[in-house]
Amino acid sequence: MGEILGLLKVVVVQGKRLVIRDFKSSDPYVVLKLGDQVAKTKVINSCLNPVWNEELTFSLADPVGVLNLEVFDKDRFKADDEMGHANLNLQPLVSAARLSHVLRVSSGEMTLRKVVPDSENCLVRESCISSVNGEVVQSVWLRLRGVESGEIELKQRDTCYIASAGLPDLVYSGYKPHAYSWNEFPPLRDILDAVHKELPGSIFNSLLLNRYKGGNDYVSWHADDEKLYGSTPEIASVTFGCEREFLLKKKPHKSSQERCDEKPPPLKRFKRSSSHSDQHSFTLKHGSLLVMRGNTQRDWLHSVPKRAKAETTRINLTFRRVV
Ligand SMILES: O=C(O)CCC(=O)C(=O)O
Ligand SMILES: [Fe+2]
Repeated sequence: MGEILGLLKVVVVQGKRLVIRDFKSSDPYVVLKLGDQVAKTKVINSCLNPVWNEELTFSLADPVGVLNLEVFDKDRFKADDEMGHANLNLQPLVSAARLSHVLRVSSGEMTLRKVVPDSENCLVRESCISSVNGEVVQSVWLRLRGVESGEIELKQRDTCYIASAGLPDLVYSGYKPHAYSWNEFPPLRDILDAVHKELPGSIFNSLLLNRYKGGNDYVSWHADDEKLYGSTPEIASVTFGCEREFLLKKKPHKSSQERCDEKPPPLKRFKRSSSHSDQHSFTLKHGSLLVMRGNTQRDWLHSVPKRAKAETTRINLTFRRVV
């Protein structure tokens, strides 16, 4: 693989008019392949217009190549049946992202490029590549080949990183987001001031914003233990909108410094809604502030799991200090 350009986050949104492969319907799932990276959605039973809304992540290397998509019907007792395939050339998206970087587009919405359907590609209709507040996004409908009917919609998900001037680049799961300035987002600067007031002595100089459009958007188990946050990172996490469950679990291998009788990490202002000895669950409500500090990132992992009941958008701001 060549130089890693970043992460490609593809949301497999939905399918329409998929073909029948069982008696009256199909149990479709999507497989995406980029080079030797493969990712799959879950199976949706008995549905020809399925909604997956599942995000699949790939690393993007130079040359970027083509994203291959295949739809299958899940069968229990025989091999899965093919329900069509399509591909998407990623080059327009990557060159539009480079263009937006050069133009320093950072706020508002701007169409960078249009890709039109032709005999080579699988586009159902024209697809716009836009910069939406600095994130380059593309939404496409792909016509499935090798079958009589069927279309699949793909999209990208947004994240946003804001940092004070002069800080080193953040590399987040191998991806280097563009750093906006606080001046571009006065309301976020106000929230930062409010957090500083709440936590005297703490100094945050960067912010990662995550938007969860619904219960299918999630953050898997991880620790924010990147070197740039120092040995005992302090993270203040503010939630707006839909409440979601936040889980903490002990890292599998205990660090030598850790004592056996160690208590769960100090989390300010939170009531635990459930706990086993090595896993704890907290409900993060609208307006809540959760603080992780001390050895939390060294010894614990955290996640925001999928939740079918979480129907509305949640915005999470994590203020951090790059040392
Ligand atoms: O959304 C949340 O509550 C947590 C997000 C998170 O863990 C992260 O951005 O590192
Ligand atoms: Fe995190």
